[in-house]
This record gives sequence, structure tokens and C-alpha cells, in this order.
Amino acid sequence: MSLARMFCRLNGYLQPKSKARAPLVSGFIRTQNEVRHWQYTAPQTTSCHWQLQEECLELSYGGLVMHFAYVWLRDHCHSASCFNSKTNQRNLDTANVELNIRPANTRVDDENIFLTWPDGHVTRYNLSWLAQNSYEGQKQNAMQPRIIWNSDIYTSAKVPSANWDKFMSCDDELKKFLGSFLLYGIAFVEGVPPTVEATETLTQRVSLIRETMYGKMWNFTSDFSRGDTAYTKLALDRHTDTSYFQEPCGIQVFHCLRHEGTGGRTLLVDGFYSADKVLQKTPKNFELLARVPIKHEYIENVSDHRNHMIGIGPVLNVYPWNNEVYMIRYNNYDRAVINTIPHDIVKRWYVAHRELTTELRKPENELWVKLKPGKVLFIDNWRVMHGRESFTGLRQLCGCYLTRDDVLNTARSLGLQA
Ligand SMILES: C[N+](C)(C)CCCC[C@H](N)C(=O)O
Ligand SMILES: O=C(O)CCC(=O)C(=O)O
Ligand SMILES: [Fe+2]
Repeated sequence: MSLARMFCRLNGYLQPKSKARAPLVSGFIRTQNEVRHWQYTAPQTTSCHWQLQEECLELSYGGLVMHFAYVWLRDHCHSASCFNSKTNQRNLDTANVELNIRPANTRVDDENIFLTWPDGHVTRYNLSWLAQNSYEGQKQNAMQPRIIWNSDIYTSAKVPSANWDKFMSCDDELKKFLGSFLLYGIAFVEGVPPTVEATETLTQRVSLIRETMYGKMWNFTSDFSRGDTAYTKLALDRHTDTSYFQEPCGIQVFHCLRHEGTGGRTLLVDGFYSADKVLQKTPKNFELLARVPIKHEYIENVSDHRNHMIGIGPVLNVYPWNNEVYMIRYNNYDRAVINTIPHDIVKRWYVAHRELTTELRKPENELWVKLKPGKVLFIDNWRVMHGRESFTGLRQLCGCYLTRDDVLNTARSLGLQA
């Protein structure tokens, strides 16, 4: 199949199937149930048929017809000399594999297929392993299960908060917490002691903390101690943080330790939900937001703090192979001068940006919460936008950023798909 056709196929399956899908979940982002439906299940039968074709091995097993390129098969040999099963690393030098290699001999037993290569080396492939790792068995499983939400969807899901004691002592509580975090992009823990230390202890159960120029744990008020509007009492419109990093921080944690005054509620908006709306309504605007590179910038010059950060990338970051949005950079405060695209595209980009903003600002998409001492909020900063209402009085907010890979690692170690 040509590469162009492959992308066509992938994109085809991303097209919103407006009639077929459940109304409250996304078309291009599949729901947990749909994913379950697609997941590879263990074969009912062990019978296997194979055929050596010109370029590949055709294998039919467990209800799947699969194709494996010979060079792929040689590269994926897990014999002791080709693969170190202690480190799970490849020993074989792929560059030494003859690109047109073909097996000289083939045999099967109940669970395996054995290929003998021209130099006499024998590879054993477990049939279930092949099925699980085949393109045909894997392709529909590539997306992260997630439920995109507006305020109603999230509220009626009644996602329970985790409880501090259980969270710290019981892996199952952590697993439930991370499960809902992965699905919704936000999750809460309640009953946490209102201190920076407890907040740090809590987050370290989930991940390594990502240290930035704001420090490791931060604890701030409206004292303008840093050159950023976050350190004032002003309202902040919905945004993602650290859009000025080449890799924006994956997760943000907030714990309001104190507030003696009014206002200061936190606003949360699922960016993936709005991106999906743009994709459904005006695909060409989605395309512009996904292709036009935009700079974000953080220039700070106060007392000891001298920082100049630049991050460049589209507002909607999509995987090129399936067009799935995996990260949004949306911060109108920190967006830098646009000088890398010609004026006619600039105008079209503003139109697209306006459509996304209109979606993000629809009141039905806004989830408002008042953070209180004891209630810790985790936000997927690649997906869910946050903002705040202006406030009066003393308000102290602590928190940190987390490294995304470590959060996902913890989720996987507990048996979640991440
Ligand atoms: C969270 N903390 C107060 C430490 C930093 C705030 C960073 C604010 C910046 N404008 C941004 O959106 O990234
Ligand atoms: O004060 C708040 O609630 C949040 C401010 C903010 O956007 C941030 O610190 O990233
Ligand atoms: Fe922020």
C-alpha cells in the first residue's frame, strides 16, 4: 500500500461518524467502550495457516489475517543472540540485515512459527505475540482512550475525588485516580493537609516533579514577585501553561492553601472537546491550527529573575499518522509576534483561531470550581485549559509541574493503558 493511501485510510477512520457515535463523546477520539470493543482479544482457536509471499509472510491465526515483511521478521528476532531479554533491548544490528532477506525454511507447532534464515539462524515467533504486534491486530488500538467533555458531561459523570489517606496507602486508589485523569484530563484528591510538604508528598506518589524557572514546588500570592500576570489578583482567561517551552509541561498541580477574600474560582475547559468541534464544523480551520507554527514567549526581567523562553509549534499538535490531537498550546498572553507566515495565511489563521476561541468560550464548556485548602487538582496541561476569576484578599496557591512520561509510566505500572 502506498504511504499516501495508508494516510488516507487512517484519516478516513478519523472522520466524524456523526450518526453512529454516542452524542456525548467525541468522533475522532474514541471512547473507552469503543476502544474495548476494538481491542485485540486472545484467539479462540490455535489453528494457523501461513504462506510465504513475495515480500512478506502471510499468517492467518485467531481470526486475523496478518502480513509481516521478512526484514521486519528478521529485525524482531528475540533469540538470545539478537535480543537481550534482561534489558529488553535489541542486540541485533539492523543495518546488517539483508533488506531482501527471505526465510529458507518454515515450520509451525501449536504455539509458534519457526523461520530458518539463509545463514542457518533460526527464529521462533510465538503466534500470540505476532498477533498482538501485527499491524492488523494493533492499528485500531493506537489511540489513548479518553472522554472529551463539556461541563454537563463532566458533571454528570460524577467522577469521584480520591481520598488522601487511601491515595497514599493503596495502589488501587491511585490507579482509579490515574484512570480518571487519563480519561478526563483532570482529577482531584481531597482531604490533603494544606501544606506545601503534603502536596509534594502527594505528587511524588504519581511522578517526578518537573523543575522549571519557577522552582520545583511553588507557592505564590498576588505579590508580583515574578514578571507574570499569574502573580496578581487579575482574572486569567483560559490557557495552557508553559506554551513557551519546546515541550510544555505535561501536568500541572494546584493546591490553594489559603484564601481570605472573594472570587478566585478556577476555570477548566477541555481543549480537545473544542478542537473536535472545530474539526467537525470547519476542517480547514482545524488544519490551519494544526499546521501553522506559532511562537510563544516568556520574557521576564524582575529583580533576580531574567528569563527568555521561546517555544514554537502549532496550536493543535496532531500526530501526522492519524491526525489525532495530542497537545494544545493556547495562551493568548504569552503568544509571541507572528512573523513566519505570509499575510494571507495570517488572516486565515486568525479566523481559525477565532473559531477555536469561540468554542472554548462557550459557557456550556466551562467547568468552574473553587479550590479550597485540602483539595488538590491535577490538570493535563496538554489538553485542559485553566483560568481564574479575579479575586480580593490574600490567596495562596501552591503546586508544581510534573513530567508527563513519569505520570504515564506510573499509570502503566498499575496496568492502565497510557
Ligand atoms: C504556575 N506558576 C505560577 C508557577 C507559573 C505561572 C506561569 C504563567 C505563564 N504565563 C504561563 O502561562 O506559563
Ligand atoms: O491563580 C490561579 O488560580 C492560577 C493562575 C495560573 O494560571 C497559573 O498559575 O498557572
Ligand atoms: Fe496558568
